[in-house]
Amino acid sequence: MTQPTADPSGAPLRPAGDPVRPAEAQVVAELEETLSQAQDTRVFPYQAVVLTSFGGPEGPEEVMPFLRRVTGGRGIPDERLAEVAEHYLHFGGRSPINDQNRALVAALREELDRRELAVPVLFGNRNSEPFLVDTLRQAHEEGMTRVLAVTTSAYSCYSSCRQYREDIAAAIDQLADEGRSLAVDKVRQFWNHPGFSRANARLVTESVRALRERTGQTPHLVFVTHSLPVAMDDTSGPGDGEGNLYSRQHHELAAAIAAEAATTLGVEVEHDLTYCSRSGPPTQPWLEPDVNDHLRELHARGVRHVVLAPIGFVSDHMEVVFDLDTEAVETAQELGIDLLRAPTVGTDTEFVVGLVDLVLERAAQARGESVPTPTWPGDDARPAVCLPGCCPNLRTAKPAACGSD
Ligand SMILES: CC1=C(CCC(=O)O)c2cc3nc(cc4[nH]c(cc5[nH]c(cc1n2)c(C)c5CCC(=O)O)c(CCC(=O)O)c4C)C(CCC(=O)O)=C3C
Ligand SMILES: [Fe+2]
Repeated sequence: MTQPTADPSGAPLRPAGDPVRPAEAQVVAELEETLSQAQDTRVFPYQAVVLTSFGGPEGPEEVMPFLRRVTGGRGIPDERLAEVAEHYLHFGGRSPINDQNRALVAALREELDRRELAVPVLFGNRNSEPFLVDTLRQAHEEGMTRVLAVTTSAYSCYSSCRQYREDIAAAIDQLADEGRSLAVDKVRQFWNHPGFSRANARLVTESVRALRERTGQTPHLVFVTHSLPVAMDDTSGPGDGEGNLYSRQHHELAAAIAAEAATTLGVEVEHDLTYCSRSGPPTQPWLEPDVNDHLRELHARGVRHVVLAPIGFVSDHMEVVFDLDTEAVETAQELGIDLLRAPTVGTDTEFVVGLVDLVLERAAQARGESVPTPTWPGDDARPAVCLPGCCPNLRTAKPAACGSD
């Protein structure tokens, strides 16, 4: 907004020492303010993006308090807790999850900057510092009243969706008790947003290609996600009687990625969906097969080359580095299976670009605009405002944010 101070003839527009009159400066300032707001209308009505994640311990002394917080009142046997504590202590009591989320915050910042979107990116966890409630309190202190949560879980079920919404509601309610009023929306579950699903397809295809090039054999593709109590999978979805949305989403994405890898590489690729990280009492049925059992079964069928594709997870947190890279890798070694674990999306550019697209999509919806909701595979874009009763809490009904119930 610099003004010429002289015309080509050399005659001064203003007397020296009086470069901009105060009234003019005021107009310029207002124009600049309008311009910067014009940019931010793309994320209007949100004043911040809040990366909302599970959390994890960052030192041995944090392990048990973290585990108690996570399992509070949910009937996980002490034996299982002690076992999970061992997994964390095996890595010095530090989960990689917070570092990875901080890297994702930085990557989101970079992508927002690239698009000249000045909206701040905050970070809050459900089960460890920085706690979501503290992040939101700080946001409110800075004058914010409406923010958008981007969660680090992609699929539909109580653990990956409603439980996040319950914890967001609990944080909002606690702040309301402190006299602070703040609204939180969230982006839709993104299992089939192309930023997530296409990035996974590319990463898995590249892993199949790499193992083929190394061994001359086409590997068997074993997809893996977090197991759930069967009852939680049965009730996952909008409550229209269909259920099993969690496992159906995984089956659909696994099949689409396997087909894509086969087409790209011009070979037949066999695939299965398996589960890891089962907890809960042994009497309670959980989704199966367990990834380790399935590797044994594949070995018995003569399979010797496997790409393990962790499509259920967004980054290399404890489930990935322990349950897959430690346990499943050991199982494969014992069996003599050559196993390559495909990367998680992490801070992959296609994924990060997709998350920013989701932010803009949600903001446009909040403004009442009708916007495209890209999906791959299929066309079932999950609603960003969850439907009444979807993915229910089977223990205790609790208030949940970001839904119409
Ligand atoms: C679907 C799903 C995701 C993926 C979606 C998402 O990302 O949210 C996920 C992620 C995660 N789960 C995590 C940790 C834990 N999950 C537990 C327990 C449970 N998870 C469940 C489901 C899921 N979990 C369920 C049905 C239970 C049992 C019942 C209950 O207690 O609700 C327990 C208790 C001990 C145990 O039994 O394992 C722990 C410690 C961490 C942090 C990792 C780190 O520290 O790096 C992450 C990212
Ligand atoms: Fe979990």
